[in-house]
Amino acid sequence: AVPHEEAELTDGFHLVIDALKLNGIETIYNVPGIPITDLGRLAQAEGMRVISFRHEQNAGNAAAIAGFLTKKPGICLTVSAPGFLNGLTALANATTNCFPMILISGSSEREIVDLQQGDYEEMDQLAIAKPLCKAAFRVLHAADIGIGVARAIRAAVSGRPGGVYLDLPAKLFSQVIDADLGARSLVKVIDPAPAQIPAPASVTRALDLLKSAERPLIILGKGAAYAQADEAVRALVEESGIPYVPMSMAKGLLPDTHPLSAGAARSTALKDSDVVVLVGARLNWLLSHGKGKTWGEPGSKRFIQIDIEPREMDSNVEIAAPLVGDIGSCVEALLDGIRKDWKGAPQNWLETIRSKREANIAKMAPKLMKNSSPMCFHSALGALRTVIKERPDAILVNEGANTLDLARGIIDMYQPRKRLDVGTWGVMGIGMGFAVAAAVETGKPVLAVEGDSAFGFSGMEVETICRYELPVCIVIFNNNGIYRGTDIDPTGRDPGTTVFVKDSRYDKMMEAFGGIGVNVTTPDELKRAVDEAMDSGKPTLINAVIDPEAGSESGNIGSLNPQSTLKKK
Ligand SMILES: Cc1ncc(Cc2csc(CCOP(=O)(O)OP(=O)(O)O)c2C)c(N)n1
Ligand SMILES: [Mg+2]
Repeated sequence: AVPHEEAELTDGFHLVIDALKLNGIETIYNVPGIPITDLGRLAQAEGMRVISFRHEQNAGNAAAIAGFLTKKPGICLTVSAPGFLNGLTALANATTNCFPMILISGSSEREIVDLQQGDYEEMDQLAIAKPLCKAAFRVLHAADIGIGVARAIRAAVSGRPGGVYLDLPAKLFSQVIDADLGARSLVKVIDPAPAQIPAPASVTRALDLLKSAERPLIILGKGAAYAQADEAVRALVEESGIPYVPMSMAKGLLPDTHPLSAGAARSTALKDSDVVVLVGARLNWLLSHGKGKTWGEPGSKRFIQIDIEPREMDSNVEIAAPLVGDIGSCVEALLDGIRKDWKGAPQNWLETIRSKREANIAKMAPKLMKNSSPMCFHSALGALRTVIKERPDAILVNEGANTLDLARGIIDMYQPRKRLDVGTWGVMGIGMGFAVAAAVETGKPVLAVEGDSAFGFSGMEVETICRYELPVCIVIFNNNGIYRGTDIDPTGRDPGTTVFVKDSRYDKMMEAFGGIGVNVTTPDELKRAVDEAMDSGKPTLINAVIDPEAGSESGNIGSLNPQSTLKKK
């Protein structure tokens, strides 16, 4: 054996990098700082893409959506305590939305933290992370890094995907061990997200229920988009002839213009259907918890639910046919049954959906054609609807209230996983992090359609977008405020609580970092500016002036706001 002093050595820094690379992870989204600055530098030197942000929340959101897009855990790397805390909102949001990501944070030494001796950025991060994520691990010894990274990867992507926390104390990085021992300690995770095949009896029960339906409906959730079982999902809809409603991030699994799409007839579809197949869609608030007037007569609905998490069943209402397994396997099993024995599409039900859909589209059409100035949401979105129709492989990032709710119904999507938005929590602030990761992971042009308030949560990342010269076109719907720009302070002392600086010019921000800034006041100008940005691939911010009177408080969900019943004094 080679004498010890000449033996090849490795250390914690290199073992973390080797473990990530061994598992096909090529990108790290981070904010540098003690104790992980050199980890980022060394990872970059070893060929990993290391994207440095201005705030850890945005790096975390980037990692989360990278996980959604690639089915590999996105990696967010932060410093200890405050940096870790800044990453937690993204970690919790990833877990809520079932996006696979790993938040890796440097931390203080256990002996000091556990005696609370006041270390630099001291915090018991593992304990704090645990309730907010799917799994959390800490590694103390360099020889355990391989297993630690493997466990984090498997936890992030197996079963229902989610956020995982990996705690790496500062001293771990500089620990030195024999290189050969280190190499042998690394684990390449075998089959990290194993198929989970539904039980044949469950499939039969679901098929029997579906065959009994007169007005069946399929609801596609973002789980169906994440699964990347696109052909099977399309075949299930087209070969059964059952109409479908896509949830927001499932839009584009089939083109929104598809003859079986019931998106534009959502209310009728939910109210009048009799058997509903949920595919990776949870019966949470976004689907009115499966009850109430949205779903018509109480008890008139029977649900078939496809989900990889058995405990999701009966979360809100009884599930008549639980189909537990991964979405690809479950959809394939249903499809198999349909191909063997299916009565064909429910024609009269389809006619009901089709006529409702056409009527709703016709009602909306004139609003989209207005060439008004200042623009309203509809006229501005009419221009962007055409952009995406002409550029179906562009990725649309979307957040805001009116800017979100109206865009969801007006901008048709044509391909899977092209619409990235606020998801289950309706969280503001995902915009720029999602835009960066969408551009980095796919290389496709990104159109970020932002409310002016929503943009503000992550707006400083325009510098990051310019620094990496990413093909991101940001359109800010500037109505001078949160929801609207008309709020007032009844005392007359301050501006209203939800308004911003009047006639603000976000486009000027972009010029500070070498990007392109454009101010537009009509849909034609907006379309031209976006086309130019998409053709150039240059970081562009378009300040789209929207009538401050336009829109409504909290967009489509104003009813969730509690109202005071007391008379004002
Ligand atoms: C982290 C977080 N903090 C606050 C909020 C509450 C909210 C929901 S929507 C929104 C912004 C609406 O204004 P915007 O200008 O973006 O859109 P528009 O209606 O077109 O004017 C806020 C602040 C949420 N959801 N998440
Ligand atoms: Mg606004």
